[in-house]
Amino acid sequence: MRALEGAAGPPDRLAAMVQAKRAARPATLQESQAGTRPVRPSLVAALRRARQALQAYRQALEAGGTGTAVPSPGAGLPIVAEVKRRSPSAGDIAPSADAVSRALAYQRAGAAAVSVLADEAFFGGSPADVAAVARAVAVPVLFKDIVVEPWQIDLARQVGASAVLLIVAALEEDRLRSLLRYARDRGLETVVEVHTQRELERAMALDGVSVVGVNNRDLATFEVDTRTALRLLPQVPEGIVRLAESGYAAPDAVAEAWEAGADGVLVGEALMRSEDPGAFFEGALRAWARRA
Ligand SMILES: O=C(O)c1ccccc1NCC(=O)[C@H](O)[C@H](O)COP(=O)(O)O
Repeated sequence: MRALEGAAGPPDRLAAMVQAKRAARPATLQESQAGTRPVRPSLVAALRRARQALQAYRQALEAGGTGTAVPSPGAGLPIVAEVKRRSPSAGDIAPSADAVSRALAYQRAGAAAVSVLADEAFFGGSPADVAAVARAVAVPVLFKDIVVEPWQIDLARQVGASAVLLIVAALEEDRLRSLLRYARDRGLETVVEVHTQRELERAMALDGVSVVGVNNRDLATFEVDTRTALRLLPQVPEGIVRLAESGYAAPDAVAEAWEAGADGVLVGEALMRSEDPGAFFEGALRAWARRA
């Protein structure tokens, strides 16, 4: 496992973050922030619906539509839009952004789901951000953190998230398996994130994986290459939701990932830097229409 090997060479950025997470004391929420969402909408179902609608839109175009008018596919776009104020790779992105107004703007623009950073130290987010967003939006919310301990999953549940991220590179085999089971037993969906062929094989050897995220960002070095998702996503078996993550700076690249079979594309920095997420989404849909 790359993050924990500590081999000689350039510093492994993820390993340092994993160590910090393991050392962190369990976070607790104020009473008023917990138990905020009676029904958790399913991330899996939302992405499947959005992907089917996108496909139906393509078929309508191929059956004679002109592609000049771009109607909404009607079930949200297969985009998971992320609230992220800063990141270890980019530094400050939108440090004073209000999480709820961003998430509402994403929902209005047609995102099928939103992802919210729960980590304060590296990303400027918080569990309270996730709770506030989950109270405000109707779409599924992904609790975005480097999850290494069960208490983080309890926290994700408390704040009303639908799903948590499990990064294969950050977790030894037994811990990955047990966290996956822990989340499932508590009614939370998981996004199992991989970056390499070997990590994909590790993910596929697990029981109960419903969403695989292919991260284009190498979390050890922070290098980004969107060809990673194009290469790995087609290897994810049918029946598992395929999410392409990171580095989608332009709408065309989102359409390219959809074309490669992505059921969803996770976009953070580009949307946080944009005044108008709707324009980005519409651009992705237009690019998709041009590929018909
Ligand atoms: O974004 C980082 O610098 C980062 C560093 C270390 C661990 C995780 C990191 N990012 C988490 C993500 O998965 C991205 O926030 C997400 O995929 C969106 O990426 P982007 O559209 O490139 O902001």
